[in-house]
Amino acid sequence: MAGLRKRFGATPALDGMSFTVRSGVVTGFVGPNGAGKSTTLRVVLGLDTPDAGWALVSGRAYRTLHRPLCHVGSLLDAGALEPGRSARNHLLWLARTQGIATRRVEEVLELVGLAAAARRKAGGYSLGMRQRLGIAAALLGDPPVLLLDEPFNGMDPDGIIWARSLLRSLAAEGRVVLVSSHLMGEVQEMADHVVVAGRGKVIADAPLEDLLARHGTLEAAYLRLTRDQVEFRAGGAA
Ligand SMILES: Nc1ncnc2c1ncn2[C@@H]1O[C@H](COP(=O)(O)OP(=O)(O)OP(=O)(O)O)[C@@H](O)[C@H]1O
Repeated sequence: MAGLRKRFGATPALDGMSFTVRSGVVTGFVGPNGAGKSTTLRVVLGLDTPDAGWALVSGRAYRTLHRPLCHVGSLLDAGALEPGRSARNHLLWLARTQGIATRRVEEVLELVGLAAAARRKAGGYSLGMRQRLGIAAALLGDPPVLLLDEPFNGMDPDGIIWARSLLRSLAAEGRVVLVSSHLMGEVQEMADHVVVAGRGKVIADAPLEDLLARHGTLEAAYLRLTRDQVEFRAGGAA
């Protein structure tokens, strides 16, 4: 994506956001609240229209993709589910809209550890289970590109370790894997490359090892790089 700009009324959300995500590695996408991470993902997925700039997935605009779930899988909001529908029916419905075989639904349920709970209503799922279901939906079309917004939220430690290793193995298969998170320790464990956003643009785009060599930890790098970027701080003015 390059030169993305987007305002919501008087609020600038993106102010020239530009970066390219490489395949074969996990890229962490970090930045303070309101930095524009979710808006960037929404623009890439055609859910928000930018005021300027462009975003491509595998060289094409999302809206021109035929069977988009087979090109890019995404997890934006794990709560965005029909609560009365079972996990299995949710995935079957998604699969049907995209011409994906029913047996793939069973495969992804198995892959995310929800096979035993697949007939329960998704509305009764814990947040961690919903995240797993969101990851299952993202993987349904076996896409070469994965965009995940805070997938670790609500996951227990076992879930986080599982998700980390899943995302690393998906990247090792040659996929593009972009993961936004506020958990610096987790991103440090999982990512090979890190994009740091602040106030709607990129303030660092570097291999994890370069950030660690310079700052010691990703948390230290993050705090240093975003020092002037935080609009709101708990406890009032900084
Ligand atoms: N639909 C919307 N209407 C109005 N303002 C919005 C909308 N979506 C995003 N914004 C604003 O755009 C800015 C960027 O928000 P965005 O959610 O992209 O940031 P973020 O980096 O994902 O934040 P967080 O870490 O809190 O999830 C914020 O100021 C936010 O309030």
